[in-house]
Amino acid sequence: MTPHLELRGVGWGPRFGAPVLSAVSLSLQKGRILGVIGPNGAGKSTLLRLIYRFLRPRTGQVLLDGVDIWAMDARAVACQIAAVLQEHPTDFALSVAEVVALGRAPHRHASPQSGRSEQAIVADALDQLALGPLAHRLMGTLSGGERQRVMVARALAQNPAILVLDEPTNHLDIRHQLEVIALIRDLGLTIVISLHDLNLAAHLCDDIVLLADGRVTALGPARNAMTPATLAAVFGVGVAVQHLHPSNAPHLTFHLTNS
Ligand SMILES: Nc1ncnc2c1ncn2[C@@H]1O[C@H](COP(=O)(O)OP(=O)(O)OP(=O)(O)O)[C@@H](O)[C@H]1O
Repeated sequence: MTPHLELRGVGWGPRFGAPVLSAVSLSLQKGRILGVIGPNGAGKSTLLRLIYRFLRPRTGQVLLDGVDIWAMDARAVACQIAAVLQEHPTDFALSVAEVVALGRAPHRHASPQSGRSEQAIVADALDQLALGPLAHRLMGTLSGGERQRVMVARALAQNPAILVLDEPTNHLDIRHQLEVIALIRDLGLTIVISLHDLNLAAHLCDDIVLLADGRVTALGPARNAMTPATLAAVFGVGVAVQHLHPSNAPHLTFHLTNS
């Protein structure tokens, strides 16, 4: 079966400088959630930028349903892949509803989806993130967490097959983190998500790619890729696994080993 998303020997680096990412190969089937983890500077955001077609690979290919995304029209890719980024240099003078409606831009010349109006799609996305009461507020007046939820709603309005999220819970308080994570899990989309919270990654993701210095160090189902040994080697800390009661769910704890 052709993977939904596939990276074949993908590498990227600035024109004059050392590679930031080298020889990344992985594949993801429809509906799976892939977590991208690794220390600061490991290459996580760069990997995501290659997947949502912001960066063009210097080596290798990114394939969507078997087709190189650089052989596809940018708009066609945007109809299928949406990204929620850490920084959003959004127009602060736009309202929440207007920003969410921007998610519809790639579809503007396409035939209407199953008869749903553009307004209904935007209203659904606002509802999913409980943003109805903020719909007419200007972006510049929102808190960081509220803005983050707007960016998730905009990505949902884009109606993508693949959702790429760069640290989406960064600005969110614990309730909104849990809500956004529950929403992401229930979407049924193919998801690529970078996370610093390793317990959250283990809990949410089906598959994990662990990066270090721009290379894949571990890849596979979360329980195989995220062992105390692989994490300790990459993050340079001691890692222990505790089992929570009464669920017996594994929970990772971390400590410095050089003090
Ligand atoms: N356009 C660029 N030119 C030069 N170096 C770059 C460029 N983009 C990224 N880098 C470098 O590549 C490395 C990986 O960056 P990247 O943002 O992908 O890491 P990350 O794993 O997402 O880090 P963090 O956890 O800190 O967000 C960093 O050392 C960064 O400085």
